[in-house]
Amino acid sequence: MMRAIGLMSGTSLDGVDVALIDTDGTALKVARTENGFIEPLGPTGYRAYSDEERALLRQALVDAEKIEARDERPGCLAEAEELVTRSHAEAVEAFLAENGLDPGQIGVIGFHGQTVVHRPDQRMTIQIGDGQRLAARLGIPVVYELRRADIEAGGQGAPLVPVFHRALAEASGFAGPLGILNLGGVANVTLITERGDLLAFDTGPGNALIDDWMRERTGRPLDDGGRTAARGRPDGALLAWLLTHPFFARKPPKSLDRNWFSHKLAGQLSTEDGAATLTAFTAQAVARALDHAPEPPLRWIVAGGGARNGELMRLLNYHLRTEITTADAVGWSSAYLEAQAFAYLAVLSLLGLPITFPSTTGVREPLTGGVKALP
Ligand SMILES: Nc1ncnc2c1ncn2[C@@H]1O[C@H](COP(=O)(O)OP(=O)(O)OP(=O)(O)O)[C@@H](O)[C@H]1O
Ligand SMILES: CC(=O)N[C@H]1[C@@H]2OC[C@@H](O2)[C@@H](O)[C@@H]1O[C@H](C)C(=O)O
Repeated sequence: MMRAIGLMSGTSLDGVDVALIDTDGTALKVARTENGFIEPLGPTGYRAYSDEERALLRQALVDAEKIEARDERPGCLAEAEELVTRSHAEAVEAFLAENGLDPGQIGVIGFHGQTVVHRPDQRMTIQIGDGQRLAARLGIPVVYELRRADIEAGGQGAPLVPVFHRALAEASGFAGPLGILNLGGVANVTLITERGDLLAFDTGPGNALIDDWMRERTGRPLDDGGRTAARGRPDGALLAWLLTHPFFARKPPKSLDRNWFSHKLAGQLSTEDGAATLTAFTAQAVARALDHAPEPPLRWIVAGGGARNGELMRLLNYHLRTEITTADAVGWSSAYLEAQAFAYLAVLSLLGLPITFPSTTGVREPLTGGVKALP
């Protein structure tokens, strides 16, 4: 068994998620509760970005549009990369102190970094953050650049979490057909068939459009509980038009960059109707995943911050036409699932085991990935 920490800073730009797990690289070490679900995998932590830090990261996404080669850092990107490395180091230092852990007790850190560019057609994906400096500051080996080998070999470079979803489903004793939905800034699904085969892809926007809309209209960072959307009425014509985007009909594998869809599409609508339209768009884009499902899932598990948006969950319940539960309700962690996944992926990487597959990223054969930095 190895003890690993995973670090995720997702497309919502809210902060750094930290999670600790124990794994041998195939099975997860789990304990069971009385009702048969698994106990939490390990402690978790969070380091929020301040408003200024978030503004710098937002600007980094804009400046990154100019990048033509992966090592370029135009505009504020060098400063943003420094922020990403430092904030992750602070997150781990606080986490170790809170949990009474020493760096020597941690075998590896899986470091996602912050995605600023994701262009599978150009075989380029960039997650800023300096893994070597992080390893040196913390005194712990770090595995980073986990998307790079896949995208350079012709895969989508995303999603990477399906192999962890499958390990969690196995640890929980859940049989397929099962759907696991992550509602982050972008939404992605993992479909597990009865035989245990995986199919995974991004479904479209997650919370990003709703967040951007709320920020522009109200100055608030999100639609808490989906209450604004619940007060509005979706614009049917706009919704129908949004769903004609060719991305939804495209066969998987497929992945998205955060900025491929824009909240500005809701244009002239009232705050409530715009939120309702973008929330309905997100839910119906997820439901289009059923068009590609080899077996329609009998059960859906929903993770990511969007699981806390009651209106989005209500619409998903309707459109997915079957039982949906939050990850928290089955003993998984809605908020820290991705951080846990990156801990797991780092261990797979150290062992040289595959992290991506033809059915998850479209890479030609199962492939390991990640770059290892020693302290
Ligand atoms: N109480 C809430 N009500 C509505 N939405 C919420 C609530 N709490 C969190 N969210 C949504 O969840 C988002 C954060 O989700 P999460 O942390 O899963 O995203 P991420 O990890 O950054 O994204 P990704 O999975 O795309 O990398 C917030 O930006 C917000 O939109
Ligand atoms: C390029 C990139 O950072 N993609 C993220 C993003 O956020 C959700 C979705 O789009 C997913 O494809 C991916 O993250 C998760 C962790 C993944 O790779 O599985």
